[in-house]
Amino acid sequence: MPQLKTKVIHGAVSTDQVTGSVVTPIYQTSTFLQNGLGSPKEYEYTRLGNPTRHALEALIAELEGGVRGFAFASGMAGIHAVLSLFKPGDHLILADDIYGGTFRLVDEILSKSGLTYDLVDFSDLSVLTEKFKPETVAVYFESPSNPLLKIHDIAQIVALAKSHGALTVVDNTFATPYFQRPLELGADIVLHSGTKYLGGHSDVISGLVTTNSEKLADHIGFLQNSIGSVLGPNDSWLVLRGIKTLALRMEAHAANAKKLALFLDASPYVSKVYFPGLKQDPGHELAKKQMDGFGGMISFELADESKVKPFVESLKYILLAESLGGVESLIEVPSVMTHASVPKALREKAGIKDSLIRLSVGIEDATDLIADLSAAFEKVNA
Ligand SMILES: Cc1ncc(COP(=O)(O)O)c(C=O)c1O
Ligand SMILES: N[C@@H](CCSC[C@H](N)C(=O)O)C(=O)O
Repeated sequence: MPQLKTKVIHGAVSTDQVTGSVVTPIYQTSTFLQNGLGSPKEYEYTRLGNPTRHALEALIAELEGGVRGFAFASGMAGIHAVLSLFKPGDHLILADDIYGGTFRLVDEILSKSGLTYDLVDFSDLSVLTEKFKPETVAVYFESPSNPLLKIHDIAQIVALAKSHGALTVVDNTFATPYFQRPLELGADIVLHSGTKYLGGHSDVISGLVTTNSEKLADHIGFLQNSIGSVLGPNDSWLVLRGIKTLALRMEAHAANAKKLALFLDASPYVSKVYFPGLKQDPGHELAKKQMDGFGGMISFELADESKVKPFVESLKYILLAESLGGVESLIEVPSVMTHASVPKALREKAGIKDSLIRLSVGIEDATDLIADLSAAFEKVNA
């Protein structure tokens, strides 16, 4: 069985079956010539299937240990397709600090079609246990979570969900299959914003989904084609290219993040650091158990909330922008940016304070990143 470092390069269909091209070609076509009436070739119409997209879909399935993969026009499109598995009256249990856009999709759109939900802190499994109802069809969470980097016990949550006949859906965007494979821990569906570490270069929006159940795969495939929010061939190619360097990039992100987290932890201007790689982090031991690395994301709170705006506006290399997982370091303020779609009261209940800053650590030289943070702290506290 090849290692993940090999799979990202040679996994699934890495060479073109027709020409032998060592790089999967971009099949930029909407449709395919048929052999005769009622007799299509392997591919028929690009919404249904496209060889470039298929190479990416097969690759994500192989990396995560799924039976089939699906590529969508965005992470949200993938999440929408997965949650379309459920019907009016079904009940979901969502972790209380999921990405703001996921919360918005459930709260403002899917709830209109009769899906109900509870938001729960998944770190307390006794609270989670109480939320199951006969109508509960799935539990949904991220680990590490966005933006609090909470680590949830995937195997235990799966066991709980299974005992109530519910599916477990894990958003593995922050860890990537390089650091964590939830299907191996029993999860039913894994999804990604491929926009982030998988694409890796902040140049493409995409979503990826995989499952270890043939039955769920058939259903998700039906929904992918019927809803139609598929990833185009060009964007599929960009994500395929990004994944080839996933192993190298994740190692570099994680090594830099550890250095920056230690720097922030020692800073008098920072009151709290959220990073599972720190020994005192509540998720540290669990992360060591279920992950192969701590990832490249850090969140932290400033001691003086009034300094948040000038601080994030004073950085030179670390760019003020929404998103994460690209080679360049990005910083953002969840309450104003990525999680603004979550009502303030719910945000605060989940622990997402206005003073919280989220940092996606890039693969630049760590000394330059630390110097950048240091200079901004000195400037705003002068
Ligand atoms: C954890 C997580 N899941 C899903 C999404 C949605 O992905 P996309 O922006 O690709 O639609 C995001 C960010 O947008 C995210 O941070
Ligand atoms: N304003 C956007 C938010 C994009 S957030 C992108 C990404 N998930 C992240 O966490 O950085 C919106 O409201 O959709």
